[in-house]
Amino acid sequence: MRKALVAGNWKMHGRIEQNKLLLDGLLTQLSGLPEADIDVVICPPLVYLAQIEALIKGSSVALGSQDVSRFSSDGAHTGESSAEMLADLGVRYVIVGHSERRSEHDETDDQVATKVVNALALELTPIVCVGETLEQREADQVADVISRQLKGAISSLRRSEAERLVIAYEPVWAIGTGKTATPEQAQEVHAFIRQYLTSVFDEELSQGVTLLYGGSVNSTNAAVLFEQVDIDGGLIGGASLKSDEFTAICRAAALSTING
Ligand SMILES: O=C[C@H](O)COP(=O)(O)O
Repeated sequence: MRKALVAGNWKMHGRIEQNKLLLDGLLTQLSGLPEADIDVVICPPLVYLAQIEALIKGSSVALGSQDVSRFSSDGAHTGESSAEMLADLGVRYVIVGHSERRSEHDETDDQVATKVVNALALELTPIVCVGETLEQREADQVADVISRQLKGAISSLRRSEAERLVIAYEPVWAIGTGKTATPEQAQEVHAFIRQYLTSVFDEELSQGVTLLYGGSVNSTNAAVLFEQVDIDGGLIGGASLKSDEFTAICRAAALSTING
């Protein structure tokens, strides 16, 4: 059975005091969730990783980074943080290829692929993001875009590496807009991603990879999204900044795991 996962991507939000209040509330609320086999990950801005690592110590919440350098060796790379540095700090998950990195930093599929390899080499779990823009959806290019992004990012991995991936489908038009994909739209793309994994690797691998949906997930729509057969959890932006919202989303993931 696949493990459910809910990851909170704080993006460029947070301050030391505010982070502490958010985490205090979150850890208290999460401890009241039904027992279920789900992973909860918090991805704060890089500068707060050490603070959050200290706050979550001893809890079941894992630490994630919003990015990783494409450079793997120490050197003259101003502003970069390597997978080895992230692992050194206690990071276990790394978001790779988020659409905001692709659009604001011109990140290419090749760079995404290198980051995935760097993360895997340090035993970090890459959360590889894919998703189409509204124009691409309206031009009926969803399958082309998703397969191109997946091909670029993961098709050259060995099977033993690919089975350690998490893939997040985030339609760009649904990110931070309040416009969630319908459960049917999201499920259709998730099923497509599984088919793609089957075609490159095999059915067993494809059925084992955790797939997340991201894009305006909140406490109201989470349950119906997570009920979809190929959606195993969420990559949560705005709603991860409120402990009650994020806990409700984690609850929805836990219940969907318990109810099968
Ligand atoms: O990484 C998270 C996603 O970009 C979703 O963000 P959002 O929940 O604010 O729409």
